[in-house]
Amino acid sequence: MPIRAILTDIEGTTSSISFVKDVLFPYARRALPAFVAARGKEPGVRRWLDLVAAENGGMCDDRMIVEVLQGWIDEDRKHTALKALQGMVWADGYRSADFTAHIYPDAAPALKAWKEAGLPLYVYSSGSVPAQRLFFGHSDAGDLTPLFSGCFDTEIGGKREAASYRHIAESIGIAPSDILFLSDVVEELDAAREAGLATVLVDRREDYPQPRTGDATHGHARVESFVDVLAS
Ligand SMILES: CSCCC(=O)C(=O)COP(=O)(O)O
Ligand SMILES: [Mg+2]
Repeated sequence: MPIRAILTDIEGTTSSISFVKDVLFPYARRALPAFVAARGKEPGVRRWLDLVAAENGGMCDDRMIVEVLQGWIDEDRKHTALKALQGMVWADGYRSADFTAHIYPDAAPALKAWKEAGLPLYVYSSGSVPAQRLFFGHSDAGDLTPLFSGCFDTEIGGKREAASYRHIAESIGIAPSDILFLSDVVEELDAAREAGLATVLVDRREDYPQPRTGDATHGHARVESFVDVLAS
């Protein structure tokens, strides 16, 4: 396949689901009330709080909005407003070195090798673009942000919608068929394939102890490590 660019998911693909669920989400859950109390009037914060309120019958009490957001964290809702707010909350955690972002040991060397081989790299994650930059800027493998030529989040569209991948390809300026999308979620890969992208299911044993084989792969090439991605 004539791959000219790689687009990668984060959670479950470059990085472990447990880091997101056991470190990032609890941090955001704990820090949200103080964050909203301190910064809830800033336009860049208020915009998202108002969107949450409007989608929940127009509630006007910030404490109730925080409860809705905490409920969404517990449900792992990939809502754009939640993701934008989470990104702002995590900034403090990364800056005060409360944690660094997990990267699978095979991921950073592979990303570097692909980039050195002339393949531009892009990210498409439910995490907001600022959250993605923080994540790769404070990773276990150091600052990986220079590796990426661009980042996309759900402001471009949902990850299970083919149109999102068409828009990403247009924005990158590379034909969909020349872009390889890596993800741990088969429904995301289905949408990318519908848009014409090449796809690889990253089926990491640490995140998915039961290997997804046969029909469970939906016909996508499958790897357990980034080492095998371009050979798949
Ligand atoms: C990069 S922000 C932390 C991850 C996150 O909040 C998330 O929802 C990741 O979802 P993904 O689309 O990367 O599986
Ligand atoms: Mg994922």
